[in-house]
Amino acid sequence: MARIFIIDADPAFCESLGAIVAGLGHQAEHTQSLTAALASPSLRNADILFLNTALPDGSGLEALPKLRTLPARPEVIMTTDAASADGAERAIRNGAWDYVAKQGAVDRMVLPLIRALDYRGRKPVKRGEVRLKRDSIIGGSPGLARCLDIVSEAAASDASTLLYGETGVGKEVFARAIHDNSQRNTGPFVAVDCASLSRTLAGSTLFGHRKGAFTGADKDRDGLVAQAHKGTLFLDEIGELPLAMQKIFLRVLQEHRFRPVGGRAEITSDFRLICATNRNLEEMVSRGTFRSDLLFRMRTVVMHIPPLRERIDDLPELANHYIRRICGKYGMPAKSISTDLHAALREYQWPGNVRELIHTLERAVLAAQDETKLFSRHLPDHVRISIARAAANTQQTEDAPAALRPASGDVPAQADSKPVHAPLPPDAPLIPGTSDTPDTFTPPLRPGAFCSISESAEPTDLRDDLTLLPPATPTAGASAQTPTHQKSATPVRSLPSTPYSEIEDKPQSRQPLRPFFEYRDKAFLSYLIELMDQSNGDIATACTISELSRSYLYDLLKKYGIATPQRKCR
Ligand SMILES: Nc1ncnc2c1ncn2[C@@H]1O[C@H](COP(=O)(O)OP(=O)(O)OP(=O)(O)O)[C@@H](O)[C@H]1O
Repeated sequence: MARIFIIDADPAFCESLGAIVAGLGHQAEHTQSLTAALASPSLRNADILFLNTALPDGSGLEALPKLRTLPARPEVIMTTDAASADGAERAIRNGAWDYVAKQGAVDRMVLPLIRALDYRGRKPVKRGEVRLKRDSIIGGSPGLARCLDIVSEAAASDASTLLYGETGVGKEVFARAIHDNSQRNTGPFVAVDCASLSRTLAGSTLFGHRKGAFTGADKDRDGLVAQAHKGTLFLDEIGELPLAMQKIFLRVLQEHRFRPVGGRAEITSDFRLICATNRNLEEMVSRGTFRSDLLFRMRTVVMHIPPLRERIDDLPELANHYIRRICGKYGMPAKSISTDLHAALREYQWPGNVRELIHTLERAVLAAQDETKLFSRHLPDHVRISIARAAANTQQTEDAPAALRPASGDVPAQADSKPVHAPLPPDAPLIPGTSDTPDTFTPPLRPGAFCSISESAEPTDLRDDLTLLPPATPTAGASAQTPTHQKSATPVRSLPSTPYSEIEDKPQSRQPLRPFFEYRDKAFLSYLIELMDQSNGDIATACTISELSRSYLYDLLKKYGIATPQRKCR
Protein backbone atom coordinates (compact mmCIF):
# COMPACT_ATOMS: atom_id res chain seq x y z
CA MET A 1 0.00 0.00 0.00
CA ALA A 2 1.43 3.36 -1.03
CA ARG A 3 1.12 6.59 0.95
CA ILE A 4 -0.32 9.51 -0.99
CA PHE A 5 -0.19 13.03 0.40
CA ILE A 6 -2.37 15.76 -1.11
CA ILE A 7 -1.62 19.47 -0.55
CA ASP A 8 -4.39 21.60 -1.99
CA ALA A 9 -6.41 24.54 -0.68
CA ASP A 10 -9.64 23.07 -2.06
CA PRO A 11 -11.04 20.63 0.56
CA ALA A 12 -13.56 19.16 -1.90
CA PHE A 13 -10.76 18.30 -4.31
CA CYS A 14 -8.72 16.75 -1.49
CA GLU A 15 -11.60 14.61 -0.36
CA SER A 16 -12.57 13.42 -3.82
CA LEU A 17 -8.99 12.56 -4.66
CA GLY A 18 -8.57 10.90 -1.26
CA ALA A 19 -11.58 8.71 -2.04
CA ILE A 20 -10.11 7.71 -5.39
CA VAL A 21 -6.79 6.86 -3.72
CA ALA A 22 -8.57 4.77 -1.09
CA GLY A 23 -10.53 3.04 -3.86
CA LEU A 24 -7.21 2.06 -5.43
CA GLY A 25 -6.20 0.48 -2.12
CA HIS A 26 -3.76 3.14 -0.97
CA GLN A 27 -3.61 5.47 1.98
CA ALA A 28 -4.31 9.18 1.55
CA GLU A 29 -3.79 12.19 3.75
CA HIS A 30 -4.37 15.80 2.88
CA THR A 31 -3.72 19.31 4.12
CA GLN A 32 -4.84 22.67 2.80
CA SER A 33 -1.56 24.50 3.20
CA LEU A 34 2.18 24.01 2.98
CA THR A 35 2.63 24.86 6.62
CA ALA A 36 0.18 22.19 7.70
CA ALA A 37 1.81 19.69 5.35
CA LEU A 38 5.27 20.38 6.70
CA ALA A 39 3.97 19.93 10.23
CA SER A 40 2.54 16.53 9.40
CA PRO A 41 4.83 13.58 10.24
CA SER A 42 3.30 11.48 7.45
CA LEU A 43 4.66 13.85 4.81
CA ARG A 44 8.13 12.41 5.40
CA ASN A 45 7.00 8.95 4.33
CA ALA A 46 4.84 9.92 1.37
CA ASP A 47 5.45 7.98 -1.82
CA ILE A 48 3.42 10.29 -4.01
CA LEU A 49 2.66 13.93 -3.40
CA PHE A 50 -0.12 15.89 -5.10
CA LEU A 51 1.03 19.48 -4.79
CA ASN A 52 -1.00 22.45 -5.97
CA THR A 53 0.91 25.31 -7.53
CA ALA A 54 -0.98 28.04 -5.64
CA LEU A 55 -1.35 27.47 -1.93
CA PRO A 56 -2.56 29.98 0.62
CA ASP A 57 0.88 30.21 2.22
CA GLY A 58 3.16 29.91 -0.76
CA SER A 59 3.88 28.62 -4.22
CA GLY A 60 3.89 24.88 -4.72
CA LEU A 61 6.37 25.33 -7.57
CA GLU A 62 8.79 27.04 -5.22
CA ALA A 63 8.35 24.37 -2.56
CA LEU A 64 8.79 21.55 -5.06
CA PRO A 65 12.60 21.19 -4.99
CA LYS A 66 12.61 20.99 -1.20
CA LEU A 67 9.73 18.52 -1.06
CA ARG A 68 11.52 16.30 -3.55
CA THR A 69 14.33 15.90 -1.04
CA LEU A 70 12.07 14.51 1.69
CA PRO A 71 13.44 11.25 3.13
CA ALA A 72 11.15 9.03 1.03
CA ARG A 73 11.96 11.04 -2.11
CA PRO A 74 8.32 11.20 -3.21
CA GLU A 75 7.21 11.50 -6.81
CA VAL A 76 5.48 14.87 -7.01
CA ILE A 77 2.44 15.43 -9.22
CA MET A 78 1.91 19.16 -9.58
CA THR A 79 -1.72 20.18 -9.89
CA THR A 80 -2.78 23.58 -11.11
CA ASP A 81 -5.89 25.63 -11.63
CA ALA A 82 -4.09 27.87 -14.13
CA ALA A 83 -1.86 25.77 -16.34
CA SER A 84 0.90 27.53 -18.23
CA ALA A 85 3.75 26.37 -20.43
CA ASP A 86 6.27 28.10 -18.18
CA GLY A 87 4.78 26.48 -15.09
CA ALA A 88 4.93 23.08 -16.75
CA GLU A 89 8.57 23.58 -17.72
CA ARG A 90 9.53 24.75 -14.26
CA ALA A 91 7.75 21.82 -12.63
CA ILE A 92 9.44 19.23 -14.82
CA ARG A 93 12.82 20.89 -14.47
CA ASN A 94 12.50 20.76 -10.73
CA GLY A 95 11.80 17.08 -10.78
CA ALA A 96 8.01 16.85 -10.82
CA TRP A 97 6.58 13.56 -12.03
CA ASP A 98 3.84 15.38 -13.92
CA TYR A 99 2.06 18.72 -14.19
CA VAL A 100 -1.69 18.34 -14.45
CA ALA A 101 -4.36 21.00 -14.99
CA LYS A 102 -7.26 20.32 -12.63
CA GLN A 103 -9.97 21.79 -14.86
CA GLY A 104 -12.51 20.82 -12.23
CA ALA A 105 -12.10 17.09 -12.84
CA VAL A 106 -10.48 14.97 -10.16
CA ASP A 107 -10.30 11.94 -12.44
CA ARG A 108 -7.62 13.74 -14.48
CA MET A 109 -5.34 12.79 -11.59
CA VAL A 110 -5.89 9.06 -11.88
CA LEU A 111 -3.66 8.28 -14.84
CA PRO A 112 -0.59 10.14 -13.58
CA LEU A 113 -1.18 8.57 -10.17
CA ILE A 114 -1.28 5.04 -11.57
CA ARG A 115 1.84 5.67 -13.65
CA ALA A 116 3.72 7.14 -10.72
CA LEU A 117 2.66 4.21 -8.53
CA ASP A 118 3.86 1.83 -11.20
CA TYR A 119 7.23 3.58 -11.40
CA ARG A 120 7.44 3.73 -7.65
CA GLY A 121 6.80 0.02 -7.43
CA ARG A 122 9.75 -0.66 -9.66
CA LYS A 123 12.28 1.49 -7.96
CA PRO A 124 13.39 1.18 -4.35
CA VAL A 125 10.98 3.26 -2.29
CA LYS A 126 13.64 4.71 -0.08
CA ARG A 127 16.74 5.61 -1.93
CA GLY A 128 18.11 7.36 1.10
CA GLU A 129 20.81 9.94 0.68
CA VAL A 130 22.51 9.85 -2.67
CA ARG A 131 26.04 8.59 -1.99
CA LEU A 132 28.19 10.51 -4.35
CA LYS A 133 31.79 11.51 -4.57
CA ARG A 134 31.20 15.24 -4.75
CA ASP A 135 34.26 16.74 -3.14
CA SER A 136 34.48 19.61 -5.60
CA ILE A 137 30.78 20.45 -5.48
CA ILE A 138 29.95 22.78 -2.64
CA GLY A 139 26.40 23.60 -1.62
CA GLY A 140 23.21 22.03 -0.37
CA SER A 141 20.43 24.10 -1.94
CA PRO A 142 17.44 22.25 -3.38
CA GLY A 143 18.52 23.30 -6.90
CA LEU A 144 21.93 21.77 -6.36
CA ALA A 145 20.46 18.66 -4.74
CA ARG A 146 18.35 18.12 -7.84
CA CYS A 147 21.50 18.32 -9.99
CA LEU A 148 23.24 15.82 -7.71
CA ASP A 149 20.30 13.46 -8.18
CA ILE A 150 20.82 13.70 -11.91
CA VAL A 151 24.56 13.18 -11.44
CA SER A 152 23.85 9.88 -9.72
CA GLU A 153 21.31 8.87 -12.37
CA ALA A 154 23.73 9.75 -15.17
CA ALA A 155 26.67 8.07 -13.44
CA ALA A 156 24.74 4.82 -13.20
CA SER A 157 24.71 4.43 -16.99
CA ASP A 158 26.72 5.31 -20.07
CA ALA A 159 23.95 7.50 -21.46
CA SER A 160 24.98 10.64 -23.34
CA THR A 161 24.38 13.57 -21.07
CA LEU A 162 23.76 17.21 -21.87
CA LEU A 163 24.41 19.90 -19.28
CA TYR A 164 22.79 23.28 -19.68
CA GLY A 165 23.86 26.28 -17.65
CA GLU A 166 25.16 29.81 -17.78
CA THR A 167 28.85 30.51 -17.89
CA GLY A 168 30.78 29.65 -14.72
CA VAL A 169 27.89 27.78 -13.18
CA GLY A 170 29.84 24.56 -12.77
CA LYS A 171 29.12 22.54 -15.90
CA GLU A 172 32.61 21.06 -16.02
CA VAL A 173 32.53 20.36 -12.29
CA PHE A 174 29.31 18.37 -12.73
CA ALA A 175 30.63 16.60 -15.82
CA ARG A 176 33.64 15.46 -13.80
CA ALA A 177 31.37 14.37 -10.97
CA ILE A 178 29.41 12.17 -13.38
CA HIS A 179 32.68 10.67 -14.61
CA ASP A 180 34.10 10.20 -11.10
CA ASN A 181 30.96 8.41 -9.97
CA SER A 182 30.67 6.22 -13.06
CA GLN A 183 32.17 2.84 -13.93
CA ARG A 184 34.64 4.72 -16.09
CA ASN A 185 36.22 6.59 -13.21
CA THR A 186 39.57 4.85 -13.67
CA GLY A 187 39.66 5.92 -17.32
CA PRO A 188 40.53 9.37 -18.66
CA PHE A 189 38.31 12.45 -18.52
CA VAL A 190 39.07 14.41 -21.67
CA ALA A 191 37.64 17.93 -21.87
CA VAL A 192 37.40 19.71 -25.21
CA ASP A 193 36.43 23.36 -25.54
CA CYS A 194 34.57 23.41 -28.86
CA ALA A 195 34.66 27.22 -28.93
CA SER A 196 38.42 27.19 -29.21
CA LEU A 197 38.65 24.51 -31.91
CA SER A 198 40.10 26.12 -34.99
CA ARG A 199 38.12 25.32 -38.12
CA THR A 200 41.13 24.05 -39.99
CA LEU A 201 42.54 21.97 -37.18
CA ALA A 202 39.28 20.77 -35.59
CA GLY A 203 39.43 17.42 -37.42
CA SER A 204 42.98 16.66 -36.40
CA THR A 205 42.47 17.90 -32.84
CA LEU A 206 39.47 15.63 -32.37
CA PHE A 207 40.40 12.63 -34.48
CA GLY A 208 44.18 12.86 -34.73
CA HIS A 209 46.31 12.67 -37.85
CA ARG A 210 48.83 10.51 -39.57
CA LYS A 211 52.37 11.60 -40.33
CA GLY A 212 52.51 13.71 -43.49
CA ALA A 213 48.76 14.39 -43.56
CA PHE A 214 49.48 18.13 -43.81
CA THR A 215 52.39 20.51 -43.48
CA GLY A 216 53.73 20.24 -39.97
CA ALA A 217 52.27 16.76 -39.35
CA ASP A 218 55.70 15.28 -38.74
CA LYS A 219 54.45 12.27 -36.79
CA ASP A 220 51.27 10.32 -36.04
CA ARG A 221 49.19 11.96 -33.34
CA ASP A 222 46.16 10.70 -31.46
CA GLY A 223 43.17 13.00 -31.31
CA LEU A 224 41.15 13.80 -28.20
CA VAL A 225 38.42 11.30 -29.09
CA ALA A 226 40.97 8.49 -29.11
CA GLN A 227 42.44 9.74 -25.83
CA ALA A 228 39.01 9.39 -24.22
CA HIS A 229 39.01 5.61 -24.86
CA LYS A 230 37.54 3.81 -21.84
CA GLY A 231 36.78 7.15 -20.26
CA THR A 232 34.60 10.22 -20.75
CA LEU A 233 34.74 12.77 -23.55
CA PHE A 234 33.47 16.15 -22.34
CA LEU A 235 32.56 18.53 -25.16
CA ASP A 236 32.19 21.95 -23.60
CA GLU A 237 30.42 24.73 -25.55
CA ILE A 238 28.99 22.13 -27.94
CA GLY A 239 26.84 24.84 -29.52
CA GLU A 240 30.02 26.25 -31.08
CA LEU A 241 30.87 23.05 -33.00
CA PRO A 242 30.85 23.96 -36.71
CA LEU A 243 28.02 22.37 -38.71
CA ALA A 244 30.42 20.34 -40.88
CA MET A 245 32.03 18.90 -37.76
CA GLN A 246 28.61 18.16 -36.26
CA LYS A 247 27.90 15.83 -39.16
CA ILE A 248 31.18 13.97 -38.71
CA PHE A 249 30.73 13.80 -34.99
CA LEU A 250 27.23 12.36 -35.30
CA ARG A 251 28.66 9.33 -37.07
CA VAL A 252 31.42 9.01 -34.48
CA LEU A 253 28.82 9.06 -31.77
CA GLN A 254 26.74 6.39 -33.46
CA GLU A 255 29.59 4.04 -34.34
CA HIS A 256 32.41 5.05 -32.04
CA ARG A 257 34.68 4.67 -35.07
CA PHE A 258 36.50 7.36 -37.00
CA ARG A 259 39.39 7.90 -39.37
CA PRO A 260 42.28 10.18 -38.34
CA VAL A 261 43.18 12.92 -40.81
CA GLY A 262 45.37 11.38 -43.54
CA GLY A 263 44.76 7.87 -42.23
CA ARG A 264 43.27 4.93 -44.12
CA ALA A 265 42.19 2.69 -41.31
CA GLU A 266 39.42 3.54 -38.90
CA ILE A 267 40.10 3.37 -35.23
CA THR A 268 37.69 2.73 -32.41
CA SER A 269 37.22 4.65 -29.20
CA ASP A 270 34.95 3.49 -26.41
CA PHE A 271 34.03 6.81 -24.84
CA ARG A 272 31.09 8.13 -22.93
CA LEU A 273 29.89 11.53 -24.10
CA ILE A 274 28.98 14.47 -21.90
CA CYS A 275 28.27 17.80 -23.59
CA ALA A 276 27.68 21.23 -22.10
CA THR A 277 26.38 24.50 -23.40
CA ASN A 278 25.08 27.86 -22.31
CA ARG A 279 23.15 28.23 -25.56
CA ASN A 280 19.63 27.17 -26.40
CA LEU A 281 20.28 24.22 -28.68
CA GLU A 282 16.59 23.66 -29.42
CA GLU A 283 16.40 27.20 -30.75
CA MET A 284 19.60 26.65 -32.75
CA VAL A 285 17.98 23.57 -34.28
CA SER A 286 14.96 25.60 -35.32
CA ARG A 287 17.30 28.20 -36.88
CA GLY A 288 19.20 25.47 -38.68
CA THR A 289 22.51 26.12 -36.92
CA PHE A 290 22.55 22.89 -34.95
CA ARG A 291 21.74 19.39 -36.20
CA SER A 292 18.61 17.97 -34.64
CA ASP A 293 19.83 14.37 -35.03
CA LEU A 294 22.98 15.19 -33.07
CA LEU A 295 20.97 16.94 -30.38
CA PHE A 296 18.68 13.90 -29.96
CA ARG A 297 21.73 11.66 -29.63
CA MET A 298 23.38 13.89 -27.06
CA ARG A 299 20.54 14.43 -24.67
CA THR A 300 19.57 11.08 -23.25
CA VAL A 301 20.06 12.59 -19.80
CA VAL A 302 19.64 16.35 -19.44
CA MET A 303 20.65 18.52 -16.52
CA HIS A 304 19.89 22.22 -16.10
CA ILE A 305 22.29 23.72 -13.60
CA PRO A 306 20.60 26.72 -12.00
CA PRO A 307 22.50 30.00 -11.93
CA LEU A 308 23.97 31.02 -8.59
CA ARG A 309 21.39 33.77 -8.09
CA GLU A 310 18.69 31.07 -8.04
CA ARG A 311 20.44 29.07 -5.35
CA ILE A 312 21.75 31.74 -3.04
CA ASP A 313 21.43 29.30 -0.17
CA ASP A 314 24.70 27.86 -1.48
CA LEU A 315 26.48 31.20 -1.13
CA PRO A 316 27.63 31.03 2.51
CA GLU A 317 29.12 27.58 2.09
CA LEU A 318 30.77 28.47 -1.21
CA ALA A 319 32.11 31.74 0.19
CA ASN A 320 33.55 30.10 3.31
CA HIS A 321 35.11 27.31 1.27
CA TYR A 322 36.77 29.60 -1.23
CA ILE A 323 37.89 32.20 1.30
CA ARG A 324 39.66 29.42 3.22
CA ARG A 325 41.32 28.28 0.02
CA ILE A 326 42.29 31.77 -1.09
CA CYS A 327 43.77 32.64 2.31
CA GLY A 328 45.69 29.37 2.19
CA LYS A 329 46.95 30.17 -1.31
CA TYR A 330 48.34 33.53 -0.17
CA GLY A 331 49.63 32.21 3.14
CA MET A 332 47.26 34.46 5.08
CA PRO A 333 45.53 33.63 8.35
CA ALA A 334 41.87 32.68 7.93
CA LYS A 335 39.36 35.50 7.49
CA SER A 336 35.75 35.51 8.56
CA ILE A 337 32.80 37.04 6.73
CA SER A 338 30.77 39.86 8.24
CA THR A 339 26.99 39.74 8.04
CA ASP A 340 27.26 42.85 5.91
CA LEU A 341 29.31 40.94 3.33
CA HIS A 342 26.94 37.97 3.46
CA ALA A 343 24.06 40.33 2.71
CA ALA A 344 25.93 41.97 -0.15
CA LEU A 345 26.80 38.60 -1.68
CA ARG A 346 23.14 37.65 -1.62
CA GLU A 347 22.09 40.87 -3.28
CA TYR A 348 24.48 40.68 -6.22
CA GLN A 349 23.21 38.90 -9.32
CA TRP A 350 26.42 36.94 -10.15
CA PRO A 351 26.22 36.98 -13.94
CA GLY A 352 29.50 35.03 -14.02
CA ASN A 353 28.19 32.60 -11.38
CA VAL A 354 30.60 30.60 -9.22
CA ARG A 355 33.66 31.54 -11.25
CA GLU A 356 32.88 35.21 -10.71
CA LEU A 357 32.25 34.57 -7.02
CA ILE A 358 35.70 33.01 -6.67
CA HIS A 359 37.44 35.92 -8.41
CA THR A 360 35.44 38.43 -6.41
CA LEU A 361 36.34 36.78 -3.13
CA GLU A 362 39.97 36.68 -4.12
CA ARG A 363 39.94 40.41 -4.75
CA ALA A 364 38.15 41.00 -1.45
CA VAL A 365 40.69 38.93 0.45
CA LEU A 366 43.55 40.87 -1.14
CA ALA A 367 41.83 44.19 -0.50
CA ALA A 368 41.36 43.34 3.17
CA GLN A 369 45.08 42.65 3.62
CA ASP A 370 45.66 42.02 7.34
CA GLU A 371 42.08 42.52 8.46
CA THR A 372 40.61 39.35 9.85
CA LYS A 373 37.04 40.04 8.82
CA LEU A 374 35.76 40.74 5.33
CA PHE A 375 33.19 43.48 4.77
CA SER A 376 31.26 44.51 1.68
CA ARG A 377 33.66 47.44 1.52
CA HIS A 378 36.32 44.98 0.37
CA LEU A 379 34.34 43.93 -2.68
CA PRO A 380 35.41 45.30 -6.06
CA ASP A 381 33.71 48.56 -6.98
CA HIS A 382 31.78 47.13 -9.92
CA VAL A 383 30.09 44.63 -7.60
CA ARG A 384 29.24 47.28 -5.01
CA ILE A 385 27.98 49.65 -7.66
CA SER A 386 25.80 46.95 -9.17
CA ILE A 387 24.30 46.21 -5.74
CA ALA A 388 23.75 49.90 -5.05
CA ARG A 389 22.17 50.49 -8.43
CA ALA A 390 19.84 47.54 -8.02
CA ALA A 391 18.83 48.82 -4.59
CA ALA A 392 18.23 52.29 -5.99
CA ASN A 393 16.17 50.92 -8.86
CA THR A 394 14.08 48.86 -6.47
CA GLN A 395 13.57 51.96 -4.41
CA GLN A 396 12.58 53.87 -7.51
CA THR A 397 10.03 51.22 -8.40
CA GLU A 398 8.64 51.26 -4.90
CA ASP A 399 8.44 55.01 -5.03
CA ALA A 400 6.83 55.13 -8.45
CA PRO A 401 3.17 55.03 -7.43
CA ALA A 402 3.64 57.95 -5.06
CA ALA A 403 5.53 59.89 -7.70
CA LEU A 404 2.83 59.22 -10.24
CA ARG A 405 0.07 60.32 -7.95
CA PRO A 406 -1.64 63.33 -9.53
CA ALA A 407 -0.89 66.54 -7.67
CA SER A 408 -3.99 67.54 -5.74
CA GLY A 409 -2.78 70.95 -4.78
CA ASP A 410 0.43 71.52 -2.93
CA VAL A 411 -0.84 70.68 0.47
CA PRO A 412 -1.81 67.10 1.21
CA ALA A 413 -5.10 66.74 3.02
CA GLN A 414 -4.47 66.43 6.74
CA ALA A 415 -6.96 65.45 9.30
CA ASP A 416 -5.44 67.61 11.92
CA SER A 417 -2.67 69.85 10.72
CA LYS A 418 -0.69 71.42 13.43
CA PRO A 419 2.82 72.52 14.11
CA VAL A 420 4.80 69.60 15.37
CA HIS A 421 8.26 70.89 16.03
CA ALA A 422 9.29 71.74 19.48
CA PRO A 423 11.04 75.05 19.95
CA LEU A 424 14.66 74.94 19.04
CA PRO A 425 17.06 74.93 21.93
CA PRO A 426 19.82 77.39 21.09
CA ASP A 427 22.47 74.70 21.03
CA ALA A 428 20.41 71.95 19.51
CA PRO A 429 22.52 69.75 17.26
CA LEU A 430 21.60 69.46 13.66
CA ILE A 431 22.63 65.86 13.44
CA PRO A 432 20.71 63.61 15.78
CA GLY A 433 22.84 61.51 17.99
CA THR A 434 25.56 64.10 18.35
CA SER A 435 24.11 65.77 21.41
CA ASP A 436 24.46 64.48 24.90
CA THR A 437 20.79 63.71 25.06
CA PRO A 438 20.08 62.05 21.78
CA ASP A 439 17.09 59.98 22.80
CA THR A 440 14.59 62.07 21.00
CA PHE A 441 15.25 63.98 17.88
CA THR A 442 14.22 67.60 18.09
CA PRO A 443 14.34 69.50 14.85
CA PRO A 444 15.72 72.95 15.23
CA LEU A 445 12.82 75.34 14.90
CA ARG A 446 12.44 78.63 16.58
CA PRO A 447 9.04 79.74 17.71
CA GLY A 448 7.28 81.68 15.07
CA ALA A 449 9.24 80.20 12.25
CA PHE A 450 7.72 77.77 9.80
CA CYS A 451 5.32 75.11 10.65
CA SER A 452 4.82 71.70 9.23
CA ILE A 453 1.95 71.06 6.89
CA SER A 454 1.79 67.46 7.97
CA GLU A 455 0.70 66.12 11.25
CA SER A 456 3.75 64.04 11.76
CA ALA A 457 7.34 65.11 11.69
CA GLU A 458 8.00 61.96 9.71
CA PRO A 459 8.04 62.40 5.98
CA THR A 460 5.30 60.40 4.32
CA ASP A 461 7.71 57.70 3.21
CA LEU A 462 10.89 57.55 5.18
CA ARG A 463 12.60 55.52 2.51
CA ASP A 464 11.43 57.85 -0.18
CA ASP A 465 13.72 59.69 -2.51
CA LEU A 466 16.89 57.68 -2.47
CA THR A 467 17.02 58.25 -6.17
CA LEU A 468 16.98 61.98 -5.67
CA LEU A 469 20.17 61.69 -3.72
CA PRO A 470 23.21 62.77 -5.60
CA PRO A 471 26.60 61.82 -4.16
CA ALA A 472 26.84 63.18 -0.64
CA THR A 473 28.39 66.57 -0.11
CA PRO A 474 29.08 67.06 3.56
CA THR A 475 28.14 70.51 4.73
CA ALA A 476 29.85 71.88 7.74
CA GLY A 477 27.58 71.77 10.72
CA ALA A 478 24.70 70.57 8.67
CA SER A 479 23.38 67.19 7.75
CA ALA A 480 25.64 64.32 6.89
CA GLN A 481 24.30 64.35 3.38
CA THR A 482 23.18 67.55 1.81
CA PRO A 483 21.03 67.18 -1.25
CA THR A 484 22.11 69.03 -4.31
CA HIS A 485 19.72 69.85 -7.03
CA GLN A 486 20.49 67.36 -9.76
CA LYS A 487 18.18 64.45 -10.13
CA SER A 488 20.50 61.63 -11.13
CA ALA A 489 19.57 59.88 -14.35
CA THR A 490 21.27 56.70 -13.12
CA PRO A 491 20.79 56.78 -9.43
CA VAL A 492 23.79 55.54 -7.55
CA ARG A 493 24.23 55.66 -3.84
CA SER A 494 27.50 57.31 -3.07
CA LEU A 495 30.04 54.80 -1.89
CA PRO A 496 32.65 55.63 0.71
CA SER A 497 36.13 55.16 -0.61
CA THR A 498 37.86 54.58 2.71
CA PRO A 499 37.65 51.26 4.52
CA TYR A 500 35.79 51.80 7.74
CA SER A 501 38.74 50.61 9.77
CA GLU A 502 40.82 53.44 8.35
CA ILE A 503 38.36 56.22 9.09
CA GLU A 504 39.77 58.49 11.72
CA ASP A 505 37.52 60.45 14.04
CA LYS A 506 35.02 57.65 14.26
CA PRO A 507 32.25 58.65 16.67
CA GLN A 508 33.22 57.59 20.15
CA SER A 509 29.70 57.36 21.48
CA ARG A 510 28.04 53.99 21.19
CA GLN A 511 24.41 55.01 21.12
CA PRO A 512 21.98 52.69 19.40
CA LEU A 513 21.69 53.66 15.77
CA ARG A 514 18.42 54.44 14.07
CA PRO A 515 17.57 52.79 10.78
CA PHE A 516 19.52 54.53 8.04
CA PHE A 517 16.59 56.03 6.16
CA GLU A 518 15.01 57.34 9.32
CA TYR A 519 18.28 58.92 10.35
CA ARG A 520 18.86 60.38 6.92
CA ASP A 521 15.39 61.84 6.62
CA LYS A 522 15.52 63.40 10.01
CA ALA A 523 18.84 64.97 9.11
CA PHE A 524 17.31 66.31 5.90
CA LEU A 525 14.35 67.63 7.77
CA SER A 526 16.58 69.26 10.29
CA TYR A 527 18.67 70.91 7.60
CA LEU A 528 15.65 72.22 5.73
CA ILE A 529 14.09 73.73 8.79
CA GLU A 530 17.30 75.46 9.71
CA LEU A 531 17.72 76.59 6.13
CA MET A 532 14.29 78.18 6.00
CA ASP A 533 14.87 79.72 9.35
CA GLN A 534 18.22 81.25 8.39
CA SER A 535 16.82 82.55 5.13
CA ASN A 536 13.81 84.02 6.87
CA GLY A 537 11.57 82.04 4.63
CA ASP A 538 12.94 83.64 1.51
CA ILE A 539 13.23 80.95 -1.13
CA ALA A 540 15.80 82.85 -3.19
CA THR A 541 18.06 83.24 -0.14
CA ALA A 542 17.51 79.60 0.76
CA CYS A 543 18.55 78.57 -2.73
CA THR A 544 21.70 80.69 -2.49
CA ILE A 545 22.68 79.24 0.88
CA SER A 546 21.93 75.66 0.02
CA GLU A 547 22.92 75.77 -3.64
CA LEU A 548 19.72 73.88 -4.38
CA SER A 549 17.59 74.72 -7.37
CA ARG A 550 14.29 76.40 -6.63
CA SER A 551 12.24 73.48 -7.94
CA TYR A 552 14.26 70.89 -6.04
CA LEU A 553 14.01 72.92 -2.85
CA TYR A 554 10.24 73.16 -3.30
CA ASP A 555 10.16 69.40 -3.85
CA LEU A 556 12.09 68.78 -0.67
CA LEU A 557 10.00 71.18 1.38
CA LYS A 558 6.87 69.51 0.16
CA LYS A 559 8.25 66.04 0.73
CA TYR A 560 9.36 66.83 4.25
CA GLY A 561 6.13 68.57 5.07
CA ILE A 562 7.52 72.05 5.59
CA ALA A 563 5.26 74.87 4.60
CA THR A 564 6.65 77.22 2.03
CA PRO A 565 6.38 80.94 2.81
CA GLN A 566 3.20 81.27 0.81
CA ARG A 567 1.71 78.62 2.97
CA LYS A 568 2.94 79.89 6.29
CA CYS A 569 0.79 79.04 9.26
CA ARG A 570 -1.52 81.73 10.18
N1 LIG B 1 29.08 23.85 -6.79
C1 LIG B 1 30.36 24.24 -6.85
N2 LIG B 1 31.15 24.08 -5.78
C2 LIG B 1 32.43 24.50 -5.80
N3 LIG B 1 33.00 25.09 -6.85
C3 LIG B 1 32.26 25.28 -7.95
C4 LIG B 1 30.91 24.86 -8.01
N4 LIG B 1 30.43 25.17 -9.21
C5 LIG B 1 31.44 25.76 -9.88
N5 LIG B 1 32.54 25.82 -9.12
C6 LIG B 1 33.84 26.43 -9.50
O1 LIG B 1 33.54 27.52 -10.36
C7 LIG B 1 34.48 27.60 -11.42
C8 LIG B 1 33.75 27.50 -12.73
O2 LIG B 1 33.21 26.19 -12.85
P1 LIG B 1 33.14 25.44 -14.27
O3 LIG B 1 34.37 25.67 -15.07
O4 LIG B 1 32.75 24.04 -14.00
O5 LIG B 1 31.94 26.27 -14.93
P2 LIG B 1 31.36 26.11 -16.39
O6 LIG B 1 29.90 26.22 -16.27
O7 LIG B 1 31.91 24.89 -17.03
O8 LIG B 1 31.95 27.41 -17.08
P3 LIG B 1 32.01 27.75 -18.65
O9 LIG B 1 30.60 27.97 -19.09
O10 LIG B 1 32.78 29.01 -18.68
O11 LIG B 1 32.66 26.60 -19.32
C9 LIG B 1 35.47 26.47 -11.19
O12 LIG B 1 36.58 26.99 -10.49
C10 LIG B 1 34.72 25.50 -10.30
O13 LIG B 1 35.60 24.76 -9.49
